[in-house]
Amino acid sequence: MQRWPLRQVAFIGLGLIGSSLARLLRERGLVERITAASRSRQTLATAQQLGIIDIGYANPADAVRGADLVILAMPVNATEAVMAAIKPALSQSAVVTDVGSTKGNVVAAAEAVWGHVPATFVPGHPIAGSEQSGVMAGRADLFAAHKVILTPLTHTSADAVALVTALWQAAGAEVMTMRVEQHDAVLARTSHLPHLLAFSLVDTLAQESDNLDIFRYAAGGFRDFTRIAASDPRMWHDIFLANRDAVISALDAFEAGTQRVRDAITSNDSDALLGMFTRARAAREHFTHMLAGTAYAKSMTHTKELRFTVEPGGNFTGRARVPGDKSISHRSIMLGSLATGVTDVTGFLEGEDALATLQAFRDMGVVIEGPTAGRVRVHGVGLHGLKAPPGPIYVGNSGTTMRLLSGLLSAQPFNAVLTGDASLAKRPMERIAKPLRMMGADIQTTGERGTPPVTITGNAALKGIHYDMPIASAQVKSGVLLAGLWAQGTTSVTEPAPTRDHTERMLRGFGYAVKTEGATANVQGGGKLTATQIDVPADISSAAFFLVAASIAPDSDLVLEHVGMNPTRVGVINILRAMGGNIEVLNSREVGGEPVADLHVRSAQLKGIDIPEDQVPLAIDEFPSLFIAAACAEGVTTLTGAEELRVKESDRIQVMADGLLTLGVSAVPTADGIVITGGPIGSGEVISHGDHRIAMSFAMAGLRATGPIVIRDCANVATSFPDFIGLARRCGLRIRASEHDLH
Ligand SMILES: O=C(O)C1=C[C@@H](OP(=O)(O)O)[C@@H](O)[C@H](O)C1
Ligand SMILES: C=C(OP(=O)(O)O)C(=O)O
Repeated sequence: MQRWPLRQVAFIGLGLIGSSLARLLRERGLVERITAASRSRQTLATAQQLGIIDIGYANPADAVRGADLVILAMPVNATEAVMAAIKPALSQSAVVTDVGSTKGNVVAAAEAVWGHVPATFVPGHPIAGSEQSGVMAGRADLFAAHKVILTPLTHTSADAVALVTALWQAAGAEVMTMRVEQHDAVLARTSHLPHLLAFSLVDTLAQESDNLDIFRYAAGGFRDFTRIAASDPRMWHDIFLANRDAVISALDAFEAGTQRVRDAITSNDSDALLGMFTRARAAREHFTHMLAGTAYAKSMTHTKELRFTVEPGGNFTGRARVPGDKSISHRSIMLGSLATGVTDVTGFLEGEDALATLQAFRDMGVVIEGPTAGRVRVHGVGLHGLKAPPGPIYVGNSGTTMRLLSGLLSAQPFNAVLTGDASLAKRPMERIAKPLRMMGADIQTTGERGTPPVTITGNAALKGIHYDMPIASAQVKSGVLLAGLWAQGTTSVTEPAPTRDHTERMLRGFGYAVKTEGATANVQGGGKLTATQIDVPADISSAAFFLVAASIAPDSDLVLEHVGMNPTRVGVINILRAMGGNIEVLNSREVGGEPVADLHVRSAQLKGIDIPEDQVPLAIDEFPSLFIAAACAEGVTTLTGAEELRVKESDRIQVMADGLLTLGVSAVPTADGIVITGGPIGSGEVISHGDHRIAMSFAMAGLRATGPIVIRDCANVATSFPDFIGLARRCGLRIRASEHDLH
């Protein structure tokens, strides 16, 4: 095994990549002696003058003599000749690596020279080019935070791979390994094709007769798109020839794509055109999240943890409108997509959960414009117009998306797989799979606990059923009713206690009959949805944090505007009032089938109560914040009948009890609830376990704490409440966010 510093490293070629790596080795003291070979005497002289190398040679064999590590950094098409030249001079133990943009041809060159690929040869490719080239352009930090792909073969020496990996890691790069063919196919699409297009576009325009005008008036788009056409022509010429097959196949796929655009323009197919563009715009971000396996949250990167710090005290005043209702936003995209015609949505929640639903329908071919300042335009495809998604549908952190889509997808003619982030991967999905199977769906959950991924095989002919729900869940009710739109006959669901009825209300808004008799709702299959307008009210579940804040903080006086007041959602108001909260309901009105009002909240001395069990489903998402109210109340608050809280984004009973205990509040978890005794709130560090509602609840506790509260793992607040920090600060909460490295 080689030890650092290495005795001698030899570079063949001192262009941008070679000279950058040589600079880094030198600056970091990772090597005692650097030798190099280049076809250009001038390059060698410059490198020596700059102190990048100790000695330069015209002949590669001279440079590699005595080297522990040889780095081939010349144009790819010279690989075979250089390998043949250095072969007799290489020491037995020397490790050889290269930096070529294609790997198949480099491996083939090694085979041609040695008769086999030597175990000491580690093919590599740093993805850190630039349109600049030459020894002067090199920079020691060129590779920092870039990726380097190594493509070792099965017999490549593990020690050699470890040495080359350590080298690139020392340069600050992230090292990954791939098979040779996979590398070439991926790079053909992500790097070679864009370069080819840039060169070709500039060349084509340059040949037109009015080319001077084109270049004179060419603005940002042209400049951005063609920046890489300033890259080294010889190098790219070599790359295209070296990776010919993969480049041609990428070009074929691209030509088919431009043909689709051409056809759409020729035939004035506005939906098709808009579809391609909106999908493309959303795709880049979507894939980034999928790759990271994170929630949809923008701020959630793989390497950073978002933390809130709340300084104690303050009051909560002013007027605020919290973001749009999450449940209604999800459903506006779903039903808008299944309708005939164009549905305009305003007040849409631009939170990550609702965006996951939006992306899912884009994946199924629906053209959706926006969201722009809460406006979304859905070009419905009708009940039979969805297309098979190109791959698994990734729904991030959103349980609602997964359960409602399970129902909807069970009735489609195509197969689908639903996946989500680490939190969703633990949540129960059999509760929706079971009734769907009774309808004839072919749906599978994963593992003993019946969790995601959910796999659905299409083409099932569903039949209507009656389902007596064992748990009060609006998601299960909605999933079954949605499947019922395609089922033969009547599908009816009876709930053990009233749950939110947004699906029923919105289906009616789209002209689809839903009958409700007592606790049972039913639909007939085979109807039609007609596009409509949807005004999404502010989310009472987000307003809950502010209702609690203004109740517990002294001298508070707050108005929350345009809050959704659906009777199946107002448990938080009922419970706070029962605790002595001072909440006035103003300007009650109805907007698009949903009741809405402004809420005026003032500080109050709360008292502990036994929370009535019939309020549990009506306040199911608001308990974390109600527990903070209970901590500030006089006496004991007892919750029972709420075991569902244990299977939300986190186990909300346990996680809240742990956090309250950390802050010195007596909180005793029970199987189906919690017992909280009001008392002073101390300071400390609590963990939200990636659960948005836990993070926002503990933030509000700061208003009554005796010292700062630090809340860990808060990025998922963006799933339901974008700009929570901004709005809470404007009302008086002394909160700030910071990013920290994950350990
Ligand atoms: O239907 C909905 O939009 C929701 C239903 C509830 O879940 P359950 O159906 O699991 O109770 C709720 O917790 C969730 O935030 C949203
Ligand atoms: C439970 C929640 O959402 P979901 O089930 O959609 O993840 C929530 O927002 O509190």
